[in-house]
Amino acid sequence: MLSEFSEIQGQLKVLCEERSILLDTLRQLEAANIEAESSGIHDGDYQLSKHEYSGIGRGKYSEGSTTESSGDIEKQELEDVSDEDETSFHDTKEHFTEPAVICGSVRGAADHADNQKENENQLDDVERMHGDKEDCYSRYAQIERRKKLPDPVEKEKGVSLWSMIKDNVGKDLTRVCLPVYFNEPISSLQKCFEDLEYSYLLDRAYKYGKEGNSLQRILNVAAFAVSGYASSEGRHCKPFNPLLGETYEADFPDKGVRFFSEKVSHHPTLIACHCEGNGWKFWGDSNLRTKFWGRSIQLDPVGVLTLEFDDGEIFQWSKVTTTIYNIILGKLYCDHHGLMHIHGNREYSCKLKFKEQSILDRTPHQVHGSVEDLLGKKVATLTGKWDDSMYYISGDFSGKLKDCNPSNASLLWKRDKPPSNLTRYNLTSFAITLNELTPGLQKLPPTDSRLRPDQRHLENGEYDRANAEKQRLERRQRMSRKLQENGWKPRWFHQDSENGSFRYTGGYWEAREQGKWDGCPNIFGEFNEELVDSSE
Ligand SMILES: CC(C)CCC[C@@H](C)[C@H]1CC[C@H]2[C@@H]3CC=C4C[C@@H](O)CC[C@]4(C)[C@H]3CC[C@]12C
Repeated sequence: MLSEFSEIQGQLKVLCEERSILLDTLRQLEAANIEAESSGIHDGDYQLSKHEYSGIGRGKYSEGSTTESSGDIEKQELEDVSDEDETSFHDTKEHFTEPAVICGSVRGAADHADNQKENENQLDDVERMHGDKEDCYSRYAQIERRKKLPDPVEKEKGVSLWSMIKDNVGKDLTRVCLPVYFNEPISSLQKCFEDLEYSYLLDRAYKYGKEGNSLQRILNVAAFAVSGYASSEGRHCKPFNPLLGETYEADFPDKGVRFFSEKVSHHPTLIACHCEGNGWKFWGDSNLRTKFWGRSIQLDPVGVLTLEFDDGEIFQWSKVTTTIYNIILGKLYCDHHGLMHIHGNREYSCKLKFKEQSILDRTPHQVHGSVEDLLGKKVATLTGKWDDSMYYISGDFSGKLKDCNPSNASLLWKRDKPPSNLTRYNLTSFAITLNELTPGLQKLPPTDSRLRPDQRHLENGEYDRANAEKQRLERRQRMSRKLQENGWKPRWFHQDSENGSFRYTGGYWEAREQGKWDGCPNIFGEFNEELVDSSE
Protein backbone atom coordinates (compact mmCIF):
# COMPACT_ATOMS: atom_id res chain seq x y z
CA MET A 1 0.00 0.00 0.00
CA LEU A 2 2.72 2.37 1.07
CA SER A 3 4.91 1.52 -1.90
CA GLU A 4 1.93 1.97 -4.25
CA PHE A 5 1.35 5.36 -2.72
CA SER A 6 4.93 6.45 -3.12
CA GLU A 7 4.89 5.19 -6.71
CA ILE A 8 1.83 7.31 -7.45
CA GLN A 9 3.46 10.20 -5.70
CA GLY A 10 6.51 9.77 -7.90
CA GLN A 11 4.36 9.68 -11.02
CA LEU A 12 2.57 12.80 -9.91
CA LYS A 13 5.87 14.57 -9.42
CA VAL A 14 6.99 13.62 -12.91
CA LEU A 15 3.67 14.85 -14.32
CA CYS A 16 4.02 18.15 -12.49
CA GLU A 17 7.53 18.61 -13.79
CA GLU A 18 6.40 17.81 -17.31
CA ARG A 19 3.57 20.28 -16.97
CA SER A 20 5.82 23.11 -15.87
CA ILE A 21 8.30 22.37 -18.65
CA LEU A 22 5.44 22.38 -21.07
CA LEU A 23 4.23 25.73 -19.81
CA ASP A 24 7.72 27.19 -20.14
CA THR A 25 7.94 25.92 -23.68
CA LEU A 26 4.60 27.42 -24.50
CA ARG A 27 5.77 30.72 -23.07
CA GLN A 28 8.76 30.59 -25.33
CA LEU A 29 6.56 29.90 -28.31
CA GLU A 30 4.26 32.69 -27.34
CA ALA A 31 7.21 35.03 -26.84
CA ALA A 32 8.41 34.23 -30.33
CA ASN A 33 4.88 34.89 -31.45
CA ILE A 34 4.84 38.39 -29.94
CA GLU A 35 8.11 39.19 -31.56
CA ALA A 36 6.90 37.94 -34.88
CA GLU A 37 3.59 39.76 -34.75
CA SER A 38 5.15 43.06 -34.04
CA SER A 39 7.87 42.61 -36.61
CA GLY A 40 5.29 41.81 -39.23
CA ILE A 41 5.89 38.11 -39.37
CA HIS A 42 2.78 36.05 -38.99
CA ASP A 43 2.10 33.22 -36.62
CA GLY A 44 2.78 30.59 -39.17
CA ASP A 45 6.25 31.64 -40.13
CA TYR A 46 8.01 29.47 -37.59
CA GLN A 47 9.55 26.11 -37.73
CA LEU A 48 10.19 24.36 -34.50
CA SER A 49 12.58 21.54 -35.06
CA LYS A 50 11.85 17.99 -34.08
CA HIS A 51 14.83 18.22 -31.81
CA GLU A 52 13.23 20.97 -29.77
CA TYR A 53 9.90 19.24 -29.49
CA SER A 54 11.38 15.94 -28.57
CA GLY A 55 13.28 17.85 -25.92
CA ILE A 56 9.96 18.62 -24.31
CA GLY A 57 9.00 15.01 -24.34
CA ARG A 58 12.19 14.10 -22.55
CA GLY A 59 11.62 16.71 -19.92
CA LYS A 60 14.23 19.16 -21.22
CA TYR A 61 13.98 22.19 -23.36
CA SER A 62 16.32 24.28 -25.33
CA GLU A 63 16.62 27.81 -24.02
CA GLY A 64 17.60 29.17 -27.36
CA SER A 65 14.67 27.87 -29.33
CA THR A 66 12.84 31.15 -29.62
CA THR A 67 15.90 32.90 -30.89
CA GLU A 68 16.33 30.22 -33.48
CA SER A 69 12.76 30.36 -34.61
CA SER A 70 12.90 34.07 -35.00
CA GLY A 71 16.11 33.94 -36.97
CA ASP A 72 14.61 35.55 -40.01
CA ILE A 73 13.04 38.36 -38.09
CA GLU A 74 14.25 41.75 -39.03
CA LYS A 75 16.43 42.90 -36.13
CA GLN A 76 16.32 46.59 -35.64
CA GLU A 77 18.70 48.24 -33.29
CA LEU A 78 17.26 50.50 -30.71
CA GLU A 79 17.82 54.15 -30.67
CA ASP A 80 20.09 54.84 -27.81
CA VAL A 81 17.93 56.44 -25.17
CA SER A 82 20.60 58.30 -23.36
CA ASP A 83 19.35 60.28 -20.43
CA GLU A 84 22.72 61.39 -19.21
CA ASP A 85 22.42 64.94 -20.39
CA GLU A 86 18.87 65.21 -19.11
CA THR A 87 17.73 66.49 -15.76
CA SER A 88 19.31 64.76 -12.81
CA PHE A 89 16.56 63.28 -10.73
CA HIS A 90 16.66 62.40 -7.10
CA ASP A 91 15.22 59.39 -5.53
CA THR A 92 12.19 60.62 -3.67
CA LYS A 93 11.23 57.42 -2.01
CA GLU A 94 12.13 58.64 1.46
CA HIS A 95 9.94 61.65 1.03
CA PHE A 96 6.96 60.47 -0.90
CA THR A 97 5.99 57.25 0.66
CA GLU A 98 3.21 58.92 2.62
CA PRO A 99 2.85 62.48 1.54
CA ALA A 100 0.17 64.71 2.92
CA VAL A 101 -1.50 65.82 -0.22
CA ILE A 102 -3.28 68.86 -1.42
CA CYS A 103 -5.62 68.10 -4.22
CA GLY A 104 -4.11 69.21 -7.48
CA SER A 105 -7.44 69.49 -9.14
CA VAL A 106 -8.82 72.02 -6.72
CA ARG A 107 -6.13 74.65 -6.73
CA GLY A 108 -3.63 76.02 -9.14
CA ALA A 109 0.05 75.32 -8.59
CA ALA A 110 0.80 78.95 -7.93
CA ASP A 111 -1.16 79.07 -4.69
CA HIS A 112 1.02 76.58 -2.99
CA ALA A 113 3.44 78.83 -1.23
CA ASP A 114 0.59 80.10 0.95
CA ASN A 115 -0.68 76.69 1.75
CA GLN A 116 2.17 74.93 3.37
CA LYS A 117 0.34 74.80 6.68
CA GLU A 118 -2.48 72.82 5.20
CA ASN A 119 -1.84 69.28 6.27
CA GLU A 120 -4.82 67.36 5.22
CA ASN A 121 -5.17 63.68 5.32
CA GLN A 122 -4.32 62.03 2.02
CA LEU A 123 -7.50 60.02 1.86
CA ASP A 124 -9.74 63.05 2.21
CA ASP A 125 -7.92 64.65 -0.64
CA VAL A 126 -8.20 61.65 -2.88
CA GLU A 127 -11.89 61.57 -2.15
CA ARG A 128 -12.13 65.24 -2.86
CA MET A 129 -10.40 64.73 -6.17
CA HIS A 130 -12.63 61.84 -6.99
CA GLY A 131 -15.59 64.01 -6.13
CA ASP A 132 -14.34 66.34 -8.78
CA LYS A 133 -14.12 63.37 -11.13
CA GLU A 134 -17.75 62.48 -10.35
CA ASP A 135 -18.70 66.04 -11.24
CA CYS A 136 -17.16 65.55 -14.65
CA TYR A 137 -19.08 62.34 -15.14
CA SER A 138 -22.48 63.33 -13.84
CA ARG A 139 -23.08 65.52 -16.87
CA TYR A 140 -23.16 62.45 -19.06
CA ALA A 141 -25.62 59.62 -19.41
CA GLN A 142 -24.92 56.70 -17.11
CA ILE A 143 -24.60 53.28 -18.67
CA GLU A 144 -24.89 50.13 -16.62
CA ARG A 145 -21.72 48.13 -17.31
CA ARG A 146 -20.71 44.72 -16.07
CA LYS A 147 -18.57 44.32 -12.97
CA LYS A 148 -17.18 40.88 -13.78
CA LEU A 149 -16.44 38.57 -16.70
CA PRO A 150 -18.86 35.70 -17.37
CA ASP A 151 -18.20 32.61 -15.27
CA PRO A 152 -16.11 30.14 -17.32
CA VAL A 153 -18.15 27.39 -18.96
CA GLU A 154 -15.31 24.86 -18.87
CA LYS A 155 -12.66 24.30 -16.28
CA GLU A 156 -9.15 25.28 -17.33
CA LYS A 157 -7.43 22.22 -18.65
CA GLY A 158 -3.71 21.66 -18.40
CA VAL A 159 -4.12 18.21 -19.92
CA SER A 160 -5.38 19.42 -23.26
CA LEU A 161 -2.29 21.62 -23.52
CA TRP A 162 -0.13 18.61 -23.07
CA SER A 163 -1.99 16.73 -25.75
CA MET A 164 -1.65 19.71 -28.04
CA ILE A 165 2.12 19.61 -27.80
CA LYS A 166 2.22 15.83 -27.93
CA ASP A 167 0.14 15.73 -31.08
CA ASN A 168 2.36 18.24 -32.80
CA VAL A 169 5.77 16.84 -32.09
CA GLY A 170 8.02 17.32 -35.08
CA LYS A 171 5.49 19.30 -37.05
CA ASP A 172 6.10 22.48 -38.93
CA LEU A 173 4.74 25.26 -36.76
CA THR A 174 2.79 26.62 -39.73
CA ARG A 175 0.36 23.85 -39.03
CA VAL A 176 0.35 24.33 -35.28
CA CYS A 177 -1.96 26.78 -33.67
CA LEU A 178 -0.78 28.25 -30.41
CA PRO A 179 -3.45 27.79 -27.78
CA VAL A 180 -5.48 30.68 -26.42
CA TYR A 181 -4.12 29.75 -23.01
CA PHE A 182 -1.79 32.78 -23.03
CA ASN A 183 -4.34 35.24 -24.33
CA GLU A 184 -6.53 37.64 -22.44
CA PRO A 185 -10.05 38.18 -23.83
CA ILE A 186 -9.17 41.64 -25.13
CA SER A 187 -7.78 42.61 -28.53
CA SER A 188 -4.89 45.05 -29.00
CA LEU A 189 -7.45 47.47 -30.43
CA GLN A 190 -9.34 47.37 -27.15
CA LYS A 191 -6.13 47.55 -25.18
CA CYS A 192 -5.38 50.91 -26.81
CA PHE A 193 -8.54 52.26 -25.23
CA GLU A 194 -7.24 51.20 -21.83
CA ASP A 195 -4.84 54.13 -22.12
CA LEU A 196 -7.90 56.37 -21.82
CA GLU A 197 -9.17 54.92 -18.56
CA TYR A 198 -8.29 58.15 -16.76
CA SER A 199 -9.58 60.46 -19.50
CA TYR A 200 -11.04 62.73 -16.80
CA LEU A 201 -7.49 64.11 -16.48
CA LEU A 202 -7.83 65.48 -20.00
CA ASP A 203 -11.25 66.99 -19.26
CA ARG A 204 -9.62 68.65 -16.28
CA ALA A 205 -6.63 69.78 -18.35
CA TYR A 206 -9.00 71.34 -20.86
CA LYS A 207 -10.89 73.19 -18.13
CA TYR A 208 -7.70 74.53 -16.54
CA GLY A 209 -6.29 75.73 -19.84
CA LYS A 210 -9.51 77.51 -20.64
CA GLU A 211 -9.28 79.30 -17.30
CA GLY A 212 -5.76 80.40 -18.23
CA ASN A 213 -3.95 77.94 -15.98
CA SER A 214 -1.61 76.39 -18.54
CA LEU A 215 0.65 74.91 -15.88
CA GLN A 216 -2.19 72.84 -14.43
CA ARG A 217 -3.10 71.85 -17.96
CA ILE A 218 0.28 70.31 -18.72
CA LEU A 219 0.50 68.72 -15.26
CA ASN A 220 -2.76 66.90 -15.87
CA VAL A 221 -1.65 65.92 -19.38
CA ALA A 222 1.55 64.48 -17.89
CA ALA A 223 -0.43 62.55 -15.28
CA PHE A 224 -2.62 61.23 -18.09
CA ALA A 225 0.40 60.07 -20.10
CA VAL A 226 1.61 58.09 -17.06
CA SER A 227 -1.83 56.79 -16.02
CA GLY A 228 -2.12 54.67 -19.17
CA TYR A 229 0.53 52.32 -17.82
CA ALA A 230 -1.26 51.50 -14.57
CA SER A 231 -3.40 48.76 -16.07
CA SER A 232 -0.37 46.79 -17.25
CA GLU A 233 0.65 45.90 -13.71
CA GLY A 234 0.00 42.24 -12.92
CA ARG A 235 -1.21 41.46 -16.44
CA HIS A 236 0.50 38.39 -17.85
CA CYS A 237 -1.56 37.52 -20.86
CA LYS A 238 -1.28 38.55 -24.43
CA PRO A 239 -4.00 40.53 -26.13
CA PHE A 240 -5.46 39.09 -29.34
CA ASN A 241 -3.68 40.26 -32.45
CA PRO A 242 -6.50 41.80 -34.51
CA LEU A 243 -7.20 40.78 -38.09
CA LEU A 244 -6.44 43.23 -40.86
CA GLY A 245 -9.39 45.63 -41.02
CA GLU A 246 -10.65 44.70 -37.55
CA THR A 247 -12.08 47.69 -35.68
CA TYR A 248 -13.17 48.61 -32.19
CA GLU A 249 -15.50 51.34 -31.10
CA ALA A 250 -16.04 52.52 -27.56
CA ASP A 251 -18.84 54.95 -27.02
CA PHE A 252 -18.61 55.89 -23.36
CA PRO A 253 -20.99 58.79 -22.77
CA ASP A 254 -20.54 58.05 -19.07
CA LYS A 255 -16.92 59.19 -19.47
CA GLY A 256 -17.68 61.76 -22.14
CA VAL A 257 -15.47 59.98 -24.68
CA ARG A 258 -15.82 58.21 -27.98
CA PHE A 259 -12.94 56.04 -29.10
CA PHE A 260 -12.31 54.25 -32.36
CA SER A 261 -9.43 52.06 -33.54
CA GLU A 262 -8.60 49.99 -36.62
CA LYS A 263 -5.85 47.58 -37.54
CA VAL A 264 -4.50 49.43 -40.54
CA SER A 265 -1.61 47.16 -41.50
CA HIS A 266 -0.56 43.61 -40.83
CA HIS A 267 2.92 43.87 -42.36
CA PRO A 268 4.12 45.58 -40.21
CA THR A 269 1.48 45.36 -37.48
CA LEU A 270 -0.03 48.81 -37.11
CA ILE A 271 -2.99 50.03 -35.12
CA ALA A 272 -4.45 53.51 -35.50
CA CYS A 273 -6.78 55.13 -33.03
CA HIS A 274 -8.79 58.29 -32.63
CA CYS A 275 -10.61 59.51 -29.54
CA GLU A 276 -12.82 62.51 -28.89
CA GLY A 277 -13.58 63.95 -25.49
CA ASN A 278 -15.03 67.18 -24.20
CA GLY A 279 -12.77 69.89 -25.51
CA TRP A 280 -10.03 67.57 -26.77
CA LYS A 281 -9.05 65.00 -29.39
CA PHE A 282 -6.43 62.33 -28.98
CA TRP A 283 -4.99 60.19 -31.77
CA GLY A 284 -2.01 58.11 -32.76
CA ASP A 285 -0.81 54.95 -34.37
CA SER A 286 1.33 52.31 -32.81
CA ASN A 287 3.84 49.80 -33.94
CA LEU A 288 6.18 47.84 -31.69
CA ARG A 289 9.84 47.31 -32.37
CA THR A 290 10.94 44.26 -30.47
CA LYS A 291 14.20 42.91 -29.28
CA PHE A 292 14.59 39.48 -27.84
CA TRP A 293 17.17 39.18 -25.08
CA GLY A 294 16.81 35.51 -24.25
CA ARG A 295 15.04 35.86 -20.93
CA SER A 296 13.28 39.10 -21.64
CA ILE A 297 11.64 40.89 -24.52
CA GLN A 298 12.06 44.59 -25.07
CA LEU A 299 9.21 46.41 -26.78
CA ASP A 300 9.80 49.86 -28.19
CA PRO A 301 6.62 51.58 -29.28
CA VAL A 302 7.16 53.52 -32.49
CA GLY A 303 4.92 56.44 -33.31
CA VAL A 304 3.68 59.69 -31.87
CA LEU A 305 0.59 60.31 -29.77
CA THR A 306 -1.11 63.65 -30.29
CA LEU A 307 -3.48 65.48 -27.98
CA GLU A 308 -5.18 68.55 -29.33
CA PHE A 309 -7.37 70.82 -27.24
CA ASP A 310 -10.20 72.71 -28.91
CA ASP A 311 -8.40 76.00 -28.14
CA GLY A 312 -5.48 74.96 -30.35
CA GLU A 313 -3.00 73.81 -27.70
CA ILE A 314 -1.28 70.61 -28.83
CA PHE A 315 0.84 68.09 -26.94
CA GLN A 316 2.79 65.26 -28.51
CA TRP A 317 4.74 62.43 -26.97
CA SER A 318 5.87 58.87 -27.56
CA LYS A 319 5.57 55.92 -25.26
CA VAL A 320 8.57 54.58 -23.37
CA THR A 321 10.19 51.15 -23.60
CA THR A 322 8.42 48.18 -22.06
CA THR A 323 10.40 45.11 -21.06
CA ILE A 324 8.76 41.80 -20.26
CA TYR A 325 10.94 39.81 -17.87
CA ASN A 326 11.10 36.11 -17.06
CA ILE A 327 9.54 34.90 -20.25
CA ILE A 328 11.31 31.57 -19.92
CA LEU A 329 11.27 30.81 -16.22
CA GLY A 330 10.04 32.50 -13.09
CA LYS A 331 7.32 35.04 -12.52
CA LEU A 332 6.58 37.05 -15.60
CA TYR A 333 6.34 40.82 -15.12
CA CYS A 334 6.74 43.94 -17.15
CA ASP A 335 8.44 47.25 -16.52
CA HIS A 336 8.28 50.54 -18.38
CA HIS A 337 11.40 52.66 -18.59
CA GLY A 338 12.99 55.50 -20.50
CA LEU A 339 12.42 59.15 -21.12
CA MET A 340 9.10 60.61 -22.20
CA HIS A 341 9.18 64.09 -23.63
CA ILE A 342 5.78 65.79 -23.84
CA HIS A 343 6.21 68.57 -26.38
CA GLY A 344 3.73 71.40 -26.18
CA ASN A 345 3.13 74.01 -28.88
CA ARG A 346 2.72 76.87 -26.40
CA GLU A 347 4.28 77.79 -23.10
CA TYR A 348 5.21 74.49 -21.49
CA SER A 349 6.76 71.15 -22.21
CA CYS A 350 7.42 68.29 -19.85
CA LYS A 351 10.07 65.61 -19.40
CA LEU A 352 9.32 62.45 -17.50
CA LYS A 353 11.75 59.76 -16.61
CA PHE A 354 10.45 56.23 -16.05
CA LYS A 355 13.13 54.71 -13.88
CA GLU A 356 14.30 51.25 -14.83
CA GLN A 357 13.65 48.74 -12.12
CA SER A 358 16.68 47.11 -10.55
CA ILE A 359 16.73 43.93 -8.52
CA LEU A 360 17.44 45.74 -5.28
CA ASP A 361 14.89 48.47 -5.91
CA ARG A 362 12.49 48.66 -2.99
CA THR A 363 10.26 51.16 -4.74
CA PRO A 364 9.93 50.11 -8.34
CA HIS A 365 7.89 51.84 -11.06
CA GLN A 366 9.04 55.36 -10.19
CA VAL A 367 8.43 58.26 -12.53
CA HIS A 368 10.04 61.68 -11.99
CA GLY A 369 10.09 64.74 -14.15
CA SER A 370 9.58 68.42 -14.57
CA VAL A 371 7.65 71.01 -16.52
CA GLU A 372 9.74 73.56 -18.37
CA ASP A 373 8.80 76.90 -19.85
CA LEU A 374 9.98 78.17 -23.21
CA LEU A 375 13.30 79.30 -21.73
CA GLY A 376 13.95 75.89 -20.26
CA LYS A 377 13.25 77.04 -16.70
CA LYS A 378 11.77 74.31 -14.52
CA VAL A 379 8.48 75.55 -13.14
CA ALA A 380 7.11 72.38 -11.56
CA THR A 381 8.40 69.00 -10.47
CA LEU A 382 6.53 65.73 -10.92
CA THR A 383 6.98 62.54 -9.01
CA GLY A 384 5.12 59.28 -8.51
CA LYS A 385 4.71 55.72 -9.70
CA TRP A 386 3.12 54.54 -12.91
CA ASP A 387 1.18 51.80 -11.18
CA ASP A 388 -0.10 54.01 -8.38
CA SER A 389 -0.22 57.81 -8.43
CA MET A 390 1.39 61.05 -9.61
CA TYR A 391 2.11 64.20 -7.57
CA TYR A 392 3.53 67.60 -8.35
CA ILE A 393 5.29 70.41 -6.51
CA SER A 394 5.50 73.86 -7.98
CA GLY A 395 9.00 75.11 -8.60
CA ASP A 396 12.17 73.29 -9.44
CA PHE A 397 12.79 70.51 -6.94
CA SER A 398 14.45 68.14 -9.35
CA GLY A 399 17.86 68.73 -7.79
CA LYS A 400 16.77 69.06 -4.17
CA LEU A 401 13.81 66.81 -3.62
CA LYS A 402 15.52 65.65 -0.47
CA ASP A 403 15.25 69.06 1.18
CA CYS A 404 11.74 69.73 0.22
CA ASN A 405 8.83 69.39 2.54
CA PRO A 406 6.57 66.61 1.32
CA SER A 407 3.48 68.46 2.42
CA ASN A 408 3.99 70.54 -0.71
CA ALA A 409 3.16 67.62 -2.90
CA SER A 410 -0.20 67.71 -4.58
CA LEU A 411 -1.98 64.71 -5.95
CA LEU A 412 -2.73 64.74 -9.66
CA TRP A 413 -3.84 61.19 -10.24
CA LYS A 414 -4.46 58.06 -8.22
CA ARG A 415 -5.12 54.65 -9.69
CA ASP A 416 -8.55 53.13 -9.10
CA LYS A 417 -8.85 50.15 -6.79
CA PRO A 418 -8.72 46.70 -8.41
CA PRO A 419 -12.08 44.98 -8.95
CA SER A 420 -13.42 42.71 -6.26
CA ASN A 421 -13.86 39.92 -8.80
CA LEU A 422 -10.30 39.26 -9.88
CA THR A 423 -9.93 36.91 -12.82
CA ARG A 424 -6.83 35.08 -13.90
CA TYR A 425 -6.29 37.81 -16.47
CA ASN A 426 -6.05 40.51 -13.79
CA LEU A 427 -8.18 42.89 -15.81
CA THR A 428 -9.03 46.24 -14.23
CA SER A 429 -12.70 47.15 -13.66
CA PHE A 430 -12.47 49.31 -16.75
CA ALA A 431 -10.94 46.57 -18.93
CA ILE A 432 -13.67 44.15 -17.82
CA THR A 433 -16.24 46.37 -19.53
CA LEU A 434 -14.46 46.67 -22.89
CA ASN A 435 -15.58 43.47 -24.57
CA GLU A 436 -19.13 43.62 -23.27
CA LEU A 437 -21.96 43.58 -25.77
CA THR A 438 -24.15 46.17 -24.05
CA PRO A 439 -27.77 46.50 -25.29
CA GLY A 440 -27.02 49.64 -27.31
CA LEU A 441 -24.59 47.80 -29.58
CA GLN A 442 -26.92 46.20 -32.12
CA LYS A 443 -25.53 48.32 -34.92
CA LEU A 444 -21.91 47.22 -34.65
CA PRO A 445 -20.00 46.73 -37.92
CA PRO A 446 -19.03 43.12 -38.73
CA THR A 447 -15.40 44.08 -38.08
CA ASP A 448 -15.75 44.96 -34.37
CA SER A 449 -13.47 43.05 -31.93
CA ARG A 450 -16.50 42.22 -29.78
CA LEU A 451 -17.73 39.97 -32.59
CA ARG A 452 -14.51 38.02 -32.87
CA PRO A 453 -15.55 34.45 -32.06
CA ASP A 454 -12.35 33.06 -30.52
CA GLN A 455 -12.07 36.02 -28.17
CA ARG A 456 -15.73 35.65 -27.17
CA HIS A 457 -15.27 31.93 -26.51
CA LEU A 458 -12.20 32.63 -24.37
CA GLU A 459 -14.15 35.20 -22.42
CA ASN A 460 -16.84 32.60 -21.82
CA GLY A 461 -14.26 30.05 -20.77
CA GLU A 462 -14.96 27.76 -23.75
CA TYR A 463 -11.34 26.96 -24.40
CA ASP A 464 -11.66 24.22 -27.01
CA ARG A 465 -14.03 26.24 -29.14
CA ALA A 466 -11.81 29.28 -28.72
CA ASN A 467 -8.80 27.33 -29.93
CA ALA A 468 -10.62 25.96 -32.95
CA GLU A 469 -11.81 29.42 -33.99
CA LYS A 470 -8.41 30.97 -33.36
CA GLN A 471 -6.86 28.41 -35.65
CA ARG A 472 -9.41 29.19 -38.37
CA LEU A 473 -8.90 32.95 -38.07
CA GLU A 474 -5.14 32.61 -38.07
CA ARG A 475 -5.44 30.86 -41.42
CA ARG A 476 -7.39 33.84 -42.60
CA GLN A 477 -4.77 36.19 -41.21
CA ARG A 478 -2.26 34.60 -43.56
CA MET A 479 -4.08 36.16 -46.51
CA SER A 480 -3.28 39.62 -45.14
CA ARG A 481 0.05 40.05 -46.81
CA LYS A 482 -1.46 39.26 -50.20
CA LEU A 483 -4.37 41.58 -49.48
CA GLN A 484 -2.03 44.43 -48.61
CA GLU A 485 0.13 43.80 -51.65
CA ASN A 486 -2.99 43.97 -53.77
CA GLY A 487 -3.71 47.47 -52.56
CA TRP A 488 -5.88 46.88 -49.50
CA LYS A 489 -6.62 50.19 -47.75
CA PRO A 490 -7.87 50.87 -44.22
CA ARG A 491 -11.56 51.74 -44.11
CA TRP A 492 -11.51 54.60 -41.59
CA PHE A 493 -7.97 55.95 -41.56
CA HIS A 494 -5.81 57.59 -44.16
CA GLN A 495 -2.03 57.45 -44.22
CA ASP A 496 -0.28 60.79 -44.49
CA SER A 497 2.04 60.58 -47.46
CA GLU A 498 4.61 62.83 -45.80
CA ASN A 499 5.12 61.46 -42.30
CA GLY A 500 3.42 58.09 -42.74
CA SER A 501 1.10 58.57 -39.76
CA PHE A 502 -2.57 57.59 -39.87
CA ARG A 503 -5.42 60.05 -39.41
CA TYR A 504 -9.08 59.25 -38.92
CA THR A 505 -11.02 60.14 -42.08
CA GLY A 506 -14.33 60.49 -40.25
CA GLY A 507 -17.72 59.01 -40.96
CA TYR A 508 -17.65 56.00 -38.63
CA TRP A 509 -20.18 57.27 -36.11
CA GLU A 510 -22.42 58.58 -38.88
CA ALA A 511 -22.37 55.17 -40.60
CA ARG A 512 -23.09 53.56 -37.25
CA GLU A 513 -26.10 55.79 -36.74
CA GLN A 514 -27.58 54.33 -39.93
CA GLY A 515 -26.15 50.85 -39.49
CA LYS A 516 -24.67 51.21 -42.99
CA TRP A 517 -21.50 49.20 -43.22
CA ASP A 518 -20.60 49.37 -46.91
CA GLY A 519 -17.03 48.31 -47.45
CA CYS A 520 -16.82 46.51 -44.09
CA PRO A 521 -16.26 42.84 -44.92
CA ASN A 522 -17.34 40.01 -42.67
CA ILE A 523 -13.77 39.33 -41.55
CA PHE A 524 -14.72 36.81 -38.88
CA GLY A 525 -16.95 34.75 -41.16
CA GLU A 526 -16.21 31.90 -43.52
CA PHE A 527 -13.67 32.47 -46.26
CA ASN A 528 -12.20 30.67 -49.19
CA GLU A 529 -9.34 28.66 -47.75
CA GLU A 530 -7.80 28.13 -51.19
CA LEU A 531 -6.93 31.79 -51.22
CA VAL A 532 -4.87 31.29 -48.10
CA ASP A 533 -2.76 28.57 -49.61
CA SER A 534 -2.09 30.51 -52.76
CA SER A 535 -0.74 33.38 -50.71
CA GLU A 536 1.89 31.30 -49.00
C1 LIG B 1 4.02 34.43 -22.86
C2 LIG B 1 4.43 35.82 -22.76
C3 LIG B 1 5.73 36.19 -23.26
C4 LIG B 1 3.29 36.74 -22.64
C5 LIG B 1 3.53 38.20 -22.29
C6 LIG B 1 2.25 38.92 -22.41
C7 LIG B 1 2.13 40.37 -21.96
C8 LIG B 1 2.77 40.62 -20.62
C9 LIG B 1 2.58 41.39 -23.02
C10 LIG B 1 2.17 40.99 -24.44
C11 LIG B 1 1.94 42.29 -25.23
C12 LIG B 1 2.38 43.38 -24.27
C13 LIG B 1 1.86 44.80 -24.49
C14 LIG B 1 2.23 45.27 -25.90
C15 LIG B 1 2.18 46.72 -26.06
C16 LIG B 1 2.12 47.60 -25.07
C17 LIG B 1 2.11 49.07 -25.40
C18 LIG B 1 3.11 49.80 -24.54
O1 LIG B 1 3.15 51.14 -24.80
C19 LIG B 1 2.80 49.56 -23.09
C20 LIG B 1 2.92 48.09 -22.79
C21 LIG B 1 2.02 47.21 -23.64
C22 LIG B 1 0.59 47.38 -23.19
C23 LIG B 1 2.51 45.73 -23.47
C24 LIG B 1 2.33 45.20 -22.03
C25 LIG B 1 2.76 43.75 -21.89
C26 LIG B 1 2.06 42.83 -22.88
C27 LIG B 1 0.56 42.79 -22.60
